[in-house]
Amino acid sequence: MPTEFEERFASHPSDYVNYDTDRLREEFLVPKLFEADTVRLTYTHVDRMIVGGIMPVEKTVQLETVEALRSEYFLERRELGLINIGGSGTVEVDGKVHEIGHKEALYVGRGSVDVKLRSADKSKPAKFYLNSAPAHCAYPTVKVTKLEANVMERGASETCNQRVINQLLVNGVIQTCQLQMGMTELAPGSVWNTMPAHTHSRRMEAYMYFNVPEDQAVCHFMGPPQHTRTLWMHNEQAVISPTWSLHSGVGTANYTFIWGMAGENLDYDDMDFVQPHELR
Ligand SMILES: O=C[C@H](O)[C@@H](O)CC(=O)C(=O)O
Ligand SMILES: [Zn+2]
Repeated sequence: MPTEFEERFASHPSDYVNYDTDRLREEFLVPKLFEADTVRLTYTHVDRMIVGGIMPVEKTVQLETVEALRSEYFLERRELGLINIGGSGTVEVDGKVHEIGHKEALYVGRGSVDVKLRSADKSKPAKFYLNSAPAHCAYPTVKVTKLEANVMERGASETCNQRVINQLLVNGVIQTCQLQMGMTELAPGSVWNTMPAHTHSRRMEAYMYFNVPEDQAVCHFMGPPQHTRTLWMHNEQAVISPTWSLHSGVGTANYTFIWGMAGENLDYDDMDFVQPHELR
């Protein structure tokens, strides 16, 4: 099965301020996640998270290990979170089949050897967005839907940031080693995510924007709160947020995004907020 693999190194905030647009995009943007019958992986040295996409169309796609991991199988020392943003599909983990519908998630525990992904209907393929992090122990593989999720309403239409934060694969919902993932849906007319913005130097984060209407875009903000930079992002692209960076975005239309974190703690509320008037 073809696996497209790319490695990214970590960067220092004092260097980052000198990056031009192209360099910023090379270091932090993951421009393409989904390609038919292919596993696409980007390994960042920021907390060693792997960000990727798997879109099975004609074939059953197997998640295989890559040379860089020097492991017998992908999840030998890792845990995995998957959220399906496409049509219905299945994920078979060591012989057990999990049906994963649109906007449903699966946590796959460390030590799972055989992971196979399929689409139910190739004319409406499943699109599994994935985050994976090193894991110190094995927790059970579990499916999580919005019914089991921790659902939080945040923001208001007056500040253009009314949204629903679905905590899917997070502490309190399931057991994980360091990975946490969820999905935030913006209400029609609301365009700002994660505003007021925050940092959490205990954890890195990756955002993946989807349901961005055709010809629209999301302007993603990153950097230390007093030294921000922007990356214009399109549908189904991801961005790596180092531990020193805030992560927030504004769309030219409403959209949905998946956030995923790895690092020092599992405390979602451990954030250092920055108010809009404090940003530079
Ligand atoms: O650390 C937490 C993450 O940045 C997101 O969950 C924030 C988010 O979805 C939002 O406010 O819209
Ligand atoms: Zn965050």
